[in-house]
Amino acid sequence: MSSTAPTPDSTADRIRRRGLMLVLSSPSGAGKTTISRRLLEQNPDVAMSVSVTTRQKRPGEVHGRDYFFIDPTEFNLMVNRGQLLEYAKVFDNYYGTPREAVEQSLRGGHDVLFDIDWQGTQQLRETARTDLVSVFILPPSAHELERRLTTRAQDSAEEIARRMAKANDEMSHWSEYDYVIVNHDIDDSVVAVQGILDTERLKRERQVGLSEFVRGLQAGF
Ligand SMILES: Nc1ncnc2c1ncn2[C@@H]1O[C@H](COP(=O)(O)OP(=O)(O)OP(=O)(O)O)[C@@H](O)[C@H]1O
Ligand SMILES: Nc1nc2c(ncn2[C@@H]2O[C@H](COP(=O)(O)O)[C@@H](O)[C@H]2O)c(=O)[nH]1
Repeated sequence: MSSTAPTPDSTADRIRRRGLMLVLSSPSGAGKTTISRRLLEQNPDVAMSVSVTTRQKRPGEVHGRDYFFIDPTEFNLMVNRGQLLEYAKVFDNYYGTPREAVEQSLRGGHDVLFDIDWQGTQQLRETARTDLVSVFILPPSAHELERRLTTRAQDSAEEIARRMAKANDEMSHWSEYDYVIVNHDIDDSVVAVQGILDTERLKRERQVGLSEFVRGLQAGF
């Protein structure tokens, strides 16, 4: 075989596919960010939706990588201009998904990963149901959730107490999601989410190039 011949999984051979929106939600501290980072490492073709937020930057967070940190005036402007695909108030701060980056990735056939709460997921479900794949991450126990929030060491004791108090409220939305994972072991959870992504990519309605491919295939018989 010559070195320029397309291999079975080369871009030229791949069936054209519509990008999907993979949403991870959980109570704060259950592991969404950790799972997301691992998924992005394993799937360089997946785009992470970087939200805008009015909350203060945590130590180690980077503007443009973890969030776009903006002030409430700027946030309101984005809402009024229709620049957010969804937005919500979470723990007294505002968070939202910039529309343009997501739409551009989907148009390019890329999947987009979201780390957003149940309110945002409900809004995406209303506007983009067929593109949406939603996963709820549960902690193994309340004690373990508190331990994870504490060992993350990025929030004050008061903030951790506030997040623990809101955990039940967030978790009450678990049954609205397509998939639910209990995050005992991080490796197992990443394998589970990867499995969901791989399976959802194969859904017939997402493989928009299938008819064309099958026509070509049949022509060869
Ligand atoms: N399966 C796991 N076992 C042990 N520790 C874990 C596991 N998953 C995540 N962690 C740890 O728990 C802490 C919280 O995880 P992470 O920041 O990913 O949560 P999160 O759901 O994104 O929280 P938030 O909603 O506040 O952003 C981190 O220190 C992370 O390393
Ligand atoms: N509806 C949205 N929720 C979002 C968005 N970005 C993040 N979040 C959620 O907020 C909480 C708190 O996040 P933290 O970084 O302050 O710990 C968490 O549940 C996130 O999933 C968004 O754009 N929209």
